[in-house]
Amino acid sequence: MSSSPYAKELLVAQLAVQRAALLTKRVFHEKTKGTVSKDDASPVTIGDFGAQALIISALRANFPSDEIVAEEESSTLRTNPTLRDQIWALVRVTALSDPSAEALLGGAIPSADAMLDFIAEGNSAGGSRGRIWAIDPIDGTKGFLRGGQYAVCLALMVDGDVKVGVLGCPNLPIDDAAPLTADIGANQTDDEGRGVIFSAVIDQGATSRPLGAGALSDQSKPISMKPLASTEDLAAASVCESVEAAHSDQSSAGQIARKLGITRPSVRMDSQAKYGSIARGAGDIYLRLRTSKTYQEKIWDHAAGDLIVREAGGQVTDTTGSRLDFSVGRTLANNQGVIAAPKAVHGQVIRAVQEVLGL
Ligand SMILES: Nc1ncnc2c1ncn2[C@@H]1O[C@H](COP(=O)(O)O)[C@@H](OP(=O)(O)O)[C@H]1O
Ligand SMILES: [Mg+2]
Repeated sequence: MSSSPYAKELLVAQLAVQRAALLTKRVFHEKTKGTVSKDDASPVTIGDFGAQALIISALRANFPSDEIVAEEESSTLRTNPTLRDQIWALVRVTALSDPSAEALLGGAIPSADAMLDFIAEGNSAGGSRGRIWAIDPIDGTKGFLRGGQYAVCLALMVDGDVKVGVLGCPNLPIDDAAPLTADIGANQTDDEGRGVIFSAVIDQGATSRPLGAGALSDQSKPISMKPLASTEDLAAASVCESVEAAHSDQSSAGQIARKLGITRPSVRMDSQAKYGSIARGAGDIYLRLRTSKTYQEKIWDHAAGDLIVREAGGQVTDTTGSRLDFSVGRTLANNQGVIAAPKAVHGQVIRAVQEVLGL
């Protein structure tokens, strides 16, 4: 194993994401996805719970004293044995095909109860001290249910700074040069040509590799954002936005794009697949403009993507131009919205954002 800083964390994170994605892909191809509604009325599926259990068991096997902030909680499962058993049926049969990689992740979870205990361990309050992992087992659950894009997301923060970020995007093209689209094709039933892992380690750049590659083979390739520099470059840019109108103000985003001279319609894509897409230069700018003064973005929805874009030559801030602050708990309580763009034009984008939003 390489002795670069965070080499072990990166390897474990990539393998954990790869294994969890095997589970989510099985659920993705099923008609019924064991969907239940959470307290905030957002959907969660057996795929979300199963992927979270597998990732936490891998982290516990390797970094037992690290804290974990994960999106899902286990309480509903403790009173719903049918749902628990559906998840367990998936978790117990999901393993990496490479036995040494599977062993590195600690192997199989021993029982359904142990699985619930792992899910429950993602309850850290987060904060500015020590090593904290952030997990979104299925980011873009609505996209996952719609047959669109989604991502399995894992990041390590140390003293509030993201040091390692990994995004597994089962429905994005493997090819970094493929055209930007959120569409995965009608009636697509196999994974031919799709499935990519984006990774970054602080000060070591960003990479992509096929999600289905042999677990320990190294097919990682460096990725970088498109080097937009001029106003003309900016006018030809592709903007990524959420699919969900409730998650990001589409009308203001349209005004911002027009101010920058951008004529192409935005590509609407669920999940942190947007961060991966701009980091590999398929798209250029990610705009997320808040729709409510009370909603606080969650750290697991941004930590991995923030580092991957910055390591690929981008800048990520909120609409005031401040860097995202992962040190204040489970949410980005100090930030409003997200603006990601190549470094050289990020300032110009922020000026347009502020003019439109009247900041
Ligand atoms: N009102 C809101 N504003 C912004 N983001 C929201 C939101 N309500 C939910 N979200 C978050 O948006 C994420 C999806 O991102 P996107 O809109 O880019 O696809 C959801 O993640 P989950 O799907 O993991 O729940 C959820 O955390
Ligand atoms: Mg999410």
